[in-house]
Amino acid sequence: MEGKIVAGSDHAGLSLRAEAVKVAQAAGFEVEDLGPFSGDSVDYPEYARQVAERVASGAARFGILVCGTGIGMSISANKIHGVRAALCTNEFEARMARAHNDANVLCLGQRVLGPGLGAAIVAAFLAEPFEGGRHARRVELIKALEK
Ligand SMILES: O=C(CO)[C@H](O)[C@H](O)[C@H](O)COP(=O)(O)O
Repeated sequence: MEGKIVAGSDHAGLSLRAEAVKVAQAAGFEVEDLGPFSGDSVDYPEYARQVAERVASGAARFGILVCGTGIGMSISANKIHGVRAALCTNEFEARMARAHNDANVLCLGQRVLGPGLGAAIVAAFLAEPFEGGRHARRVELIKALEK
C-alpha cells in the first residue's frame, strides 16, 4: 500500500473524482472518498477544508479535489496551514508540482479536462517523487510564509 489519499469534490466534479479514485486505487493507494455522492449543488470550500485538513494533519498523504475549474478548490485548500495545493491542467504540471513543489493536494477542473486527461494527470502526480535539493530549500521558504 502506497499510503492514503483523501478525495472530495463539489457537484461539478463528481465524475472526474470517481475516475481519480480509481486511478489512485490502481496505483496502490487506499482512498477515503469524502463525497459528495449526489449531484445536488454543494459549496466547494467545505470539501476543500475537509480534504486539506486531513492532509495537513498527516491522516492522508495526498488529497485530490475536483470542482468545475479546480480554481475554487485550490484557493480554498491553500488556506490550510501545511497544504500545498496545485491546480494542474496537464501531466507536465502534475509532475512538476510533485518534483519541484512537493505539492500534497492535486486540484482538477472537470469542466476543463476530459476524463482521459484527468486520469493521466492523477497518475502522473502520484507517480512523481519530490526531487529535494534546491527545491527543498524553496519549499521550506514557502512554509516560512505560513508563520
Ligand atoms: O472553482 C470553482 C468556483 O471557483 C468551481 O468551478 C465550482 O465548481 C463552480 O463555481 C460551481 O458552479 P455552479 O454554477 O454552482 O455549478
